[in-house]
Amino acid sequence: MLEIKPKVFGDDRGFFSETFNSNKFREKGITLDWVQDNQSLSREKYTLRGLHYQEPPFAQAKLVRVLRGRILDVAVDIRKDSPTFRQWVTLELSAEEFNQILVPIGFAHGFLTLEPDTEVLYKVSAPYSAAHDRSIRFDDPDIAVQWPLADHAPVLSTKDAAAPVLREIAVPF
Ligand SMILES: Cc1cn([C@H]2C[C@H](O)[C@@H](COP(=O)(O)OP(=O)(O)O[C@H]3O[C@@H](C)C(=O)[C@@H](O)[C@H]3O)O2)c(=O)[nH]c1=O
Repeated sequence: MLEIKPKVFGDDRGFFSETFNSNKFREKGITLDWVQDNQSLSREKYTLRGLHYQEPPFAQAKLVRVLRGRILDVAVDIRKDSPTFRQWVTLELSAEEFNQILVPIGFAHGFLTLEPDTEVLYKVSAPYSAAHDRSIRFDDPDIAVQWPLADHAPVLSTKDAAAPVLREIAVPF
């Protein structure tokens, strides 16, 4: 997991920012081939998308940012031989901060919207494949992500509401 904060040049007109520059990634030794851009709008605060990953050969790294609103972004290590297997990290991303998160292959990804009308834009390093697309329950007790839901029930897709827990899955990483 890596946080990226591009420079933002403000002036009387507004701002300018290079939101993606492949050379900067190459300089850091990150050679990912971004093949698809995805954008989603979540109307309600407490919309929760996740925890998602795609199985190889369509496993995806993701470079995620927020165009409008604010999210708590979560990456869970699901590489079974990793010393940090099942551990997770969170990062708040917002349109205001211009910050981005790089979620590597081998991690399940999800986010909770912290404001209504939140739009998220992200690059992925492999194309979408419905046949390889997987969900893990957001409230899997073995992972125990501390979602800041207070007492709210999250808005979930039908697929995410029916997702299995990690223990029931033969993870492919
Ligand atoms: C992800 C995706 C979905 N779709 C379609 C399938 C479905 O009909 C509709 C909505 O898909 P979903 O319900 O899976 O959308 P969503 O729940 O927003 O899924 C996304 O969640 C975040 C957390 C991620 O990490 C992403 O990789 C992706 O899994 O869009 C595509 O055509 N291409 C895509 O790349």
